[in-house]
Amino acid sequence: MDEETDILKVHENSDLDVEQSELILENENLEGELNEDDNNDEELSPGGVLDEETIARGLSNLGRSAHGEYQVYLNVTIPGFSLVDISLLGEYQYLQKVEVPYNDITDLSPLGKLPHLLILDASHNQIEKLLDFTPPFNLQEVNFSWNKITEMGDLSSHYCLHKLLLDNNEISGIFGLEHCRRLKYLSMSHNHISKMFGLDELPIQYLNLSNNQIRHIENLETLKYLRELNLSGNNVRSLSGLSKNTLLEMVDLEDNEIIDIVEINHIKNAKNLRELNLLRNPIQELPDYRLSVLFRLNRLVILDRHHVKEEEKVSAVNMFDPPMDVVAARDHIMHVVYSFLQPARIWDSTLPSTETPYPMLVLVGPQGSGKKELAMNLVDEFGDYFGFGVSHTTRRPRVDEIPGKDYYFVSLDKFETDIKMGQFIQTYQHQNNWFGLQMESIENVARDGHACVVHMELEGVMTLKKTFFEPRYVLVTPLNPEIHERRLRQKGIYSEEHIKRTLKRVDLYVKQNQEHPGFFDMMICSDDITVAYKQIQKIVMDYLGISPEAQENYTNQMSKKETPDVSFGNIRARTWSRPSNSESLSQSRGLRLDSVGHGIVEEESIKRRQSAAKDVVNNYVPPLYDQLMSKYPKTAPQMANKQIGLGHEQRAATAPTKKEQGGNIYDDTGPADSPDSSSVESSVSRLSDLDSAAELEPTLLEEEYNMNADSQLPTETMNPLTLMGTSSNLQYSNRPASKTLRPGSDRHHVLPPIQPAGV
Ligand SMILES: Nc1ncnc2c1ncn2[C@@H]1O[C@H](COP(=O)(O)OP(=O)(O)OP(=O)(O)O)[C@@H](O)[C@H]1O
Repeated sequence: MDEETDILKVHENSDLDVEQSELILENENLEGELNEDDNNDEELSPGGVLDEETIARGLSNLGRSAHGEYQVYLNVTIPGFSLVDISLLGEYQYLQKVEVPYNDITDLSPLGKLPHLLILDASHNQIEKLLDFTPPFNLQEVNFSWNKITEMGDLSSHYCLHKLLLDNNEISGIFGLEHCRRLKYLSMSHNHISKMFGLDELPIQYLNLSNNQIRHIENLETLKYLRELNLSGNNVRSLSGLSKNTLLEMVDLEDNEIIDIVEINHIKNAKNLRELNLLRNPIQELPDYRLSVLFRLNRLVILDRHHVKEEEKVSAVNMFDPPMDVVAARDHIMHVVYSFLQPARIWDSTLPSTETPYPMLVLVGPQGSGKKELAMNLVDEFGDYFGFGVSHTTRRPRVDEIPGKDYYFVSLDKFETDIKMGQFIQTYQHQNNWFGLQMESIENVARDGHACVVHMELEGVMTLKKTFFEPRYVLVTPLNPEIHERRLRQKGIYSEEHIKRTLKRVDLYVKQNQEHPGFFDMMICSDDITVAYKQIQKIVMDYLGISPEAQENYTNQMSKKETPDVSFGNIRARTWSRPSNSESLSQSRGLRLDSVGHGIVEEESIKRRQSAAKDVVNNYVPPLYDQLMSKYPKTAPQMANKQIGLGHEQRAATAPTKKEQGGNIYDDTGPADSPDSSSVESSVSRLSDLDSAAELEPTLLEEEYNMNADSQLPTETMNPLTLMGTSSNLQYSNRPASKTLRPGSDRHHVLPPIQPAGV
């Protein structure tokens, strides 16, 4: 057939306009004829030899020839005609896209005559050799899926190839692609490939080798642009071969042999990874599998074909690396709930009422900051005002330590028992030892009418801030690392590792102080303990009104009064957070005080509390806007900007474990229950408020997320609410929190930040 008789009707450019209408007309006639033949398929291409009529039926996409000279059909689609011989196609030299799937073609050599061919679909045929025809000038996309190809051969002449599909063939190795420097898409699923090679340095972005016999992911390091990888249906056990493919966005490893969660770490560097499929791998059997994966790959959007919810990501972080405030929230709620299991009693330390919080001074800082020494000195010097709140610990007593004075040294068992007896207000695990402050320790001091001084680490403060206590927090930390290090070394009891970790923790304190202004009421640099003590001494004396200036002012005031204030000392100590002698303090501190000795800020605070109390009594729920905008009456708010809601799982993660402690029993002497107060039952006074527990209850109800419950560890596995005899649907869970909160109670929602990858 020559060009003039070609049904493509190749026209001279000059005659194009005139003849275009003719061409359309002719085509319409042709279409009409073809439609008539619709029911006579059997007559087309008899014997599998492609004929003109069949071609005519398959032509489409009228357009310019490659050189722009002719108006021609660019595509032909001839599927399912049982074609064997397609020689005739060679005469349609302007074709750019040839689709001949579902035939019986074995020989594609006629296509060598189509120099402009760009796209070829020869899937579902009987082809045994890949691209063994004279390479068209610019062939870009080839689909040879579902053929009988056993070997790939040399494809170096197809250097423009950018998409190659060879699925469902009989290929056992990847060969001949070295020079295909534009290959971006390679799919060779359902073949017999057992080794990954032959892909070095190729710009492949999509690689599908699913359903082969691959055991190791290898030789992919040089695929720098790899974004999607499908290796499902293989025998892969490790992801180590993917650690360098940092641009990966999707990895499908369904139905493989991946068993160990640490394998996930190999793809942690792929910051763009959005989708991962590990269905039908043994790893699915791991407890908390999904959260474990999400913890490691916190940018995933789809895991195992299911969209990842934000709550899951939060739960994952809370489970495996809970932020400090989450740990504190759990610690708090555990102690609250356990305390509710005990008979109610009136605490001396709560007697002054919410208007007059029990005076407490907390010295906060890292180990070796000297806070304990400062606390002890304060108690020695101001014994009329302060008592030392002795914490419990499971660590061994040191030679110079006196049980009951420095700490109550108890065994791990005793510590755990005390937790369950609801005796602690906070606990904290510090470098394998447990520390905790019991209510009774505070009571021992309160009973003598003294203010309580305690020292603790930041984590302890986090919990303490959730209780109803409103201490003053003084950050005591050395700022010179050399001095700090020297001090730690001088103790001669810490390992190198311990010293390093402790020094690093200073940053935590400094950061907390910088990022949460007001978290600490004051900061004291303790590079020089003597100077630090002088500072704290002055602060205390000013507060107590016993500094020389205050004394002088006080004497002046008293000389004008008829009756002196006889209870001067203790009253002030008890109102540590609210100085009682208005005049002396107003003068010493230059503040304007009201008639009962409250400063402006304190007066405002009291007003807010009173108003909140009235609201509660009246069952008034403030509008949402008011709730959001209202300020809680605090001097040192706790991370208010971050807290929104706790994650799902409730795990008594802060509770000590026998494993961690070795279970040694030391001196079990704890503070004896106070005979005068323990017997008094009352519903008035409580360790902390139930409402903060109620707010966190969703956490408690979703126990299924609990970390692989290690049954030997009672405080790890028990749900305090179950012990209370409440069903999972707590009676108070439906109460609106705003109605039940009493003024002064803490409302701390906790939503930890979602960690960037690399956690
Ligand atoms: N109840 C508590 N809650 C939180 N932290 C506490 C508590 N009691 C003590 N700590 C802190 O635990 C840390 C370890 O206590 P330990 O007595 O072993 O410290 P130390 O080596 O004597 O150091 P330092 O001289 O700073 O007290 C200290 O920083 C201490 O203040």
